[in-house]
Amino acid sequence: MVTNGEINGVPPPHTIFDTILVLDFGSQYTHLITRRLRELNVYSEMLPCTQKIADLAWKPKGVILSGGPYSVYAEDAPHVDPAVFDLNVPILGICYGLQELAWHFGKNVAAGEKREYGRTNVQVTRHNGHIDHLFDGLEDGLEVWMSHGDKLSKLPDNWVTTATTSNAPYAGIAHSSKPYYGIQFHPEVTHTPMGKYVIKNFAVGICKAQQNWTMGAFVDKEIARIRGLVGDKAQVIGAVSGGVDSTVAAKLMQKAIGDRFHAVMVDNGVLRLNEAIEVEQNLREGLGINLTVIDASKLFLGRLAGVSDPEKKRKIIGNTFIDIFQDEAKRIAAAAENTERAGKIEWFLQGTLYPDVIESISFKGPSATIKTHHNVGGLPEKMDLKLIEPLRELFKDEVRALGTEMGIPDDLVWRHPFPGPGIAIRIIGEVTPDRVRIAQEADKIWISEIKEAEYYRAISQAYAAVLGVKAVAVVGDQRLHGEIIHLRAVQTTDFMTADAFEDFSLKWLKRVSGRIANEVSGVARVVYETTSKPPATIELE
Ligand SMILES: Nc1ncnc2c1ncn2[C@@H]1O[C@H](COP(=O)(O)OP(=O)(O)OP(=O)(O)O)[C@@H](O)[C@H]1O
Ligand SMILES: O=c1[nH]c(=O)c2[nH+]cn([C@@H]3O[C@H](COP(=O)(O)O)[C@@H](O)[C@H]3O)c2[nH]1
Ligand SMILES: NC(=O)CC[C@H](N)C(=O)O
Ligand SMILES: [Mg+2]
Repeated sequence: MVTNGEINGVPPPHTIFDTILVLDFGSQYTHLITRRLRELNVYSEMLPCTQKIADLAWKPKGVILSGGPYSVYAEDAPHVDPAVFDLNVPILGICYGLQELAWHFGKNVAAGEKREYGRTNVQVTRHNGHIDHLFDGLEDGLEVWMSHGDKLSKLPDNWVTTATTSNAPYAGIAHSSKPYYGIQFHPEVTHTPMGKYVIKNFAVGICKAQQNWTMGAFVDKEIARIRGLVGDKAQVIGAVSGGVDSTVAAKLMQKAIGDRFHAVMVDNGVLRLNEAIEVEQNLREGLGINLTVIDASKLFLGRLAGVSDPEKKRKIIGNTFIDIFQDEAKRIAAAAENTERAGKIEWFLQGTLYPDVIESISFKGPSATIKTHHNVGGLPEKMDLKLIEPLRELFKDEVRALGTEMGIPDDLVWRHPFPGPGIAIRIIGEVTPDRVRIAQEADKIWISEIKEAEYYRAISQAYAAVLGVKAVAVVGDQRLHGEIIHLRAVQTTDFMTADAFEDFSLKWLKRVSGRIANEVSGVARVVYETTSKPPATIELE
């Protein structure tokens, strides 16, 4: 089906902003190409390499063919729809993409004798013409990152060499008359220091894409899109945690439709200390969001009593959350029926981000993984509501920039993520009210010290947990059999891998653990975890 995603006459970003289309051949770096373009304020979207060009109802300013794990000459190798060459726009092939261009024009690609992996130097060859534009303004010798085994055996007719390495005579190629370029190295990774200029030369210099993708430009267009989508009367409901994504999405809804957006926060009894009160103040008073906070902590803690298995805890919290949310939605719907200017609740807000979208459409062979949205999983279908996802085109740092653009304070915009099941998965064993109190109080001290020492932004996520086995301490001549507090702080970019934060001095750590042991009653000892992920995970269970 041909669709450009237009809703109620309101066009999506790729019809408003000049867009570079990235076709994904399954490289682990593909999303980085899109990221680098967005950082240049050039809008970019990724689609699988199997995308039929005839089904694309919008025209990109240029196309990038990504890298990929396959060999173009293999029988089952993926190939780009040849109609891409009828678009008459510039095309850049990266790694597999270069090989794909060479294969299309000449079928001269074969396995190389040597795999080329890691840092290497390329030498640029100049031709005095359009052919040089990819390397405009750059030095002749460039440090680049390579990751390939196949290589061109011969140039296709009408193609010339633009860069070489000692191992790869065709590290860069270009068509002699058409704007088609190929590079064997990866410009999108940070190991290629000048890579972003190569991408800029392609997108801005060659494709002439405007650099107008900013959150300032996005916000007004998105508000107009939401208004078009929801109409003059319908209402929207959304679960809001006080985390970055749901807060930014909620603020956008508030700007678009005011009080016809109903935010619901559930206090499940395992939030951070005073979290519900603080989120209520920040969102309702600070940001003017129509928010209801439901205190269901007793119900949650009651259902969690006696449960030690982490997956059971997650399930109980998820199910209880859905029960409460549904009741609240019914209550809001009933109350809303009597208002004149508002209609039915038809929509459910979800804070889906672009990485979730990319993950669900990326070309990774037959077993593409699709992320399920935990915490609110299944709610919109269950309640027969339509989904509204205003952040689905954005990366996390764009969500943060959007938050700042809309006046959301820094401490909300830069908040560490917090899991839906909260402290329940940070207490090993049974979740008792006393252990929750201990974890909350210790976490408060830990995070406030981290902020005080200005480590908060450098750390991606930090928390205090309760290990659930007891240890001995001596407190004022009294023997205490108390809890062990486990402190964690990690650095990560994608939460898939992570490293323990290592900039604390032992002296500083000793002072903070002293504070926790002294100020939180029932604590016998404090430890700091140094394991990375993998093998460990970020959360305790
Ligand atoms: N206590 C809660 N009350 C209401 N909704 C919640 C609660 N906890 C989680 N949610 C819902 O689950 C969604 C997913 O949670 P998740 O932690 O992944 O994202 P977030 O909280 O918005 O942002 P962040 O990743 O920064 O924490 C939230 O966006 C929110 O809709
Ligand atoms: O909403 C959530 N519900 C969960 O059940 C859950 N488990 C882990 N996380 C968060 O995911 C990231 C990676 O955590 P792990 O390394 O522990 O898997 C970290 O940011 C974790 O906080 C969760 N978030
Ligand atoms: N990173 C890539 O795109 C690799 C392309 C191809 N599979 C090769 O080994 O040469
Ligand atoms: Mg959260």
